[in-house]
Amino acid sequence: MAFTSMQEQLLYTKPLPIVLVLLAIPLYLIIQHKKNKNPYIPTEWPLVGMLPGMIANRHHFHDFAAAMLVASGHNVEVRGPPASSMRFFTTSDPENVRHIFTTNFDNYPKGEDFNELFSALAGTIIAVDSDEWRRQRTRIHYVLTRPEMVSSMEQSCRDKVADCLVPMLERMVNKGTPFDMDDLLGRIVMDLTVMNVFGMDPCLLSPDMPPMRLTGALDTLMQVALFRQCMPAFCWKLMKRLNVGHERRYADAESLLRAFTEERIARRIAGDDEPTGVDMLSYYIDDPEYRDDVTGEPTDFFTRTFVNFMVALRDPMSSALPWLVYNLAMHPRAVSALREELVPVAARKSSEPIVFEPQDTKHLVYQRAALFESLRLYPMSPIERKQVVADDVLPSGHALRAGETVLVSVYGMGRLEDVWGKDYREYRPERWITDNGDGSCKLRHVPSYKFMPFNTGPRSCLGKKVAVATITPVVATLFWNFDVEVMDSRAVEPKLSIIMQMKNGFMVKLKKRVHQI
Ligand code: HEM
Repeated sequence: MAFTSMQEQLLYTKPLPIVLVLLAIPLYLIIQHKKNKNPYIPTEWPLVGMLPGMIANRHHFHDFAAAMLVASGHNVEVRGPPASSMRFFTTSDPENVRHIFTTNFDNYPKGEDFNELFSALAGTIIAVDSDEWRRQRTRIHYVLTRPEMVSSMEQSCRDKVADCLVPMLERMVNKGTPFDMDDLLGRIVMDLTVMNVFGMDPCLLSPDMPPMRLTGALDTLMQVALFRQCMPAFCWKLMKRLNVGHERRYADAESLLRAFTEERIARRIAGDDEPTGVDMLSYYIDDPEYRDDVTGEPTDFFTRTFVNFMVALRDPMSSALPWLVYNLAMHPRAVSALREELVPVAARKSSEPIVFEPQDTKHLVYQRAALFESLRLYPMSPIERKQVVADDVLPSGHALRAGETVLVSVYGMGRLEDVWGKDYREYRPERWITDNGDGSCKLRHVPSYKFMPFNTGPRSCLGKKVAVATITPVVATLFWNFDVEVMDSRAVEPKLSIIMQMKNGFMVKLKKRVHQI
């Protein structure tokens, strides 16, 4: 190989300084690495910050973050490359959480970034703060608490379980081959979402197993939002402009969801659809606020609001339900206790197989304990994100500066030994149950700043009751009538996304139960 004169000059005339520099760099890096005595806290390297440690641990990111927080006393500052938006104060300290989400709520909005990260939902409740958020929240709270809306949602759930879920599960028993339970539950969740939001049944839970394009599109929104959060903003914005890579997938997903939503709205306005019951759309369809002042056409905000409703209902349920079924299937003693609680209800029913309804199960202590315990270990939103408006000092003594980003590891909070005990890794619904002293028992109260899967403070979930009323009858009907055997639990792991979904689903085999009572 021929050297240029410059290279020759460097190599032959100044070898010593070059060798020293070449030696100094790895030496510096080794010293930096050694200085970091705690193996759970990633080393901060020049130029790239803690990014290498983050990337190396991406496959078990939530466990890694939880361990890092424990190792650092529940609070740690994570710094990525200087040009990236990766500079976060991260916490799993319940007192800090209470301060951020409740006591000093106004100082910790979601921030302007949210409208960019979740651009398909820009301006809707998930992405906005202050008065606009309050206005939308009041409205949704009103809709979700109307008795006719509640009863319509419960009716949809009852019908879906009896007419679609049970026949489908029996079919799977007869086939005798393993199938992906995550996929099957994803279908019932999407059917119920579209029924509750638009009053129409997409029939995804049917024997021909139609493609789940809408659910795929919803998943893409959340996966790409995570990607956007980890990249320097100029990078993903350039990709968006060029319509390449993840950004192309995002644009396709957004178009699909918008086209579906626009069609549902247009059909309702034209009187072309026949809603299956009362639905969320019926509370908005005649509101002039959602129409263009001049043309009377539905506004873009109307579309985004209803894409957002699909996200708000579908995403958490598509996470909570499969993890609950998985946890129960892996813990036969919990299944026995769950069935035991159902015996008196089942005794009042004559159908075969027995179908449980929301009214039967939503108040039952063990059914709820099983769900909350699963949400503790697998919270739908494993990380919550807030922005700091004005300088502040947290109860832990850490000072935050205006403009900083705070991340809360909800996943880590569900694994705090101080709160949950030494056996915090175990799935044990009994930890949620306390004795009333008269032979009966009740659900233990854990304040929401310690148990955060439904969020805490003024922005907490508006659909908790609906979630319990929907999930408990599905799970009760499944486990009462069938034995569920997980085929390979080692393949079960969370996917890298903003929401805690399963990466590979979970394969099961079903057996029909007999002589239940
Ligand atoms: C097990 C199921 C569910 C879980 C674990 C859950 C969890 C959550 C969480 C963590 C948030 C806060 C999200 C954030 O701002 O970062 C939230 C907000 C919300 N949830 Fe749920 N959710 C569930 C089901 C539902 C259902 C079924 C509905 C509607 C019927 C619903 C409606 C909402 C709404 C409207 C908000 C926005 C609240 C606000 O920003 O003020 N959720 N939920």
